[in-house]
Amino acid sequence: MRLLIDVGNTSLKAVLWQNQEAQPANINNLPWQHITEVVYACVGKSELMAELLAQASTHGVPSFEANVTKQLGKLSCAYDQVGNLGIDRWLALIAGFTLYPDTPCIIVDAGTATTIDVLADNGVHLGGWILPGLDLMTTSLTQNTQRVFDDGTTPFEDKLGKNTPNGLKNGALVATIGAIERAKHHLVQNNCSQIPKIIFAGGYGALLQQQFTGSIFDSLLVMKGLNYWRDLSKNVQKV
Ligand SMILES: Nc1ncnc2c1ncn2[C@@H]1O[C@H](COP(=O)(O)OP(=O)(O)OP(=O)(O)O)[C@@H](O)[C@H]1O
Ligand SMILES: CC(C)(CO)[C@@H](O)C(=O)NCCC(=O)O
Ligand SMILES: [K+]
Repeated sequence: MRLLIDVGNTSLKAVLWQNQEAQPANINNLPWQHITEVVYACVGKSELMAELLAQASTHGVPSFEANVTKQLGKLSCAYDQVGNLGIDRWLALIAGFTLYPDTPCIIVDAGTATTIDVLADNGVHLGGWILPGLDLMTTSLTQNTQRVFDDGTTPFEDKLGKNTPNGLKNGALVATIGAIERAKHHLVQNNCSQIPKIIFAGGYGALLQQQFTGSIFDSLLVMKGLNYWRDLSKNVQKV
C-alpha cells in the first residue's frame, strides 16, 4: 500500500493507494505496518509533511518526492527551467497523458489558483497559464474597490450580470471559461486537429466541468499522477 501526499499552498491531502484504488487516509492514525512507500509532492512548505516524513523514517518506510524533469517517457515539459513548473501541474499532466494517451488534453486544476495546461497528442506539453482561482478573483475585487460586493449566495453562472454580485461572480467564471476556450486555439496552432479532452481537477473542477460538454472531472488526478510518476520514474532509472 502506498501513501500518496499532495501538499498545496493551503492544504495537505493524503490517500492510501492499494489495488488501483484510493482510500481516505487519516494522517493522525496511519497504518504504517501496511505502507510500503510514501510518494509525495509539495508546492508549498509544510511542517506536517516534515512530521510525516519523520514518521515514515521511524517505521523504515522509504519516501520519494516527485519532481519535474524535462522528459518523462514520451511526456516533455514546456518550461526551460523545469524546476519552476509547479509539481502539481506536472503530476496532472502525467495523469492526463497516461489516462488519455495519443489525445490532446487541456488540463485544468481549479483551486486557490486555476492552472490550465495544454498537452499535445504526442506528449509535448505546449505550456499553460496560471490564473487566480475563482475565489481569489472575486475577493481581489471586493477587497480593492469601494462598491464591488459579494453576497455569499450568488452562484457562478455563464450569464451576463444584472446586479453587482452577479457581475462579479459571473465575470470570474467567464474569464476562466474564456481562457480554457483559448487553450484550444493553441492546440490547433500546433496541428492538433483532434478534439481535445478537457480534464478538470480541484475544488472548483466539478463546477467548471459542467460548462464543457464531453469534458471530465477527476478529483484524484494529482494523486493518480503521483502514482504514475513513481512507476514511470522507476522505469526510467532502470534504463
Ligand atoms: N465542493 C468543494 N470542495 C472543496 N473546495 C471547493 C468546493 N467548491 C469550491 N471549492 C473551492 O476550491 C478551493 C479549494 O481547491 P483545492 O482543494 O483544489 O485546493 P487548493 O485550494 O488549490 O489547495 P492547495 O493549494 O492546497 O492545493 C477553495 O477556494 C474552495 O472554496
Ligand atoms: C500555480 C500553483 C500555485 C498551483 O497550485 C503551483 O502549481 C505553483 O506554485 N506553481 C509554480 C509556478 C509555475 O507553475 O510556473
Ligand atoms: K492544488
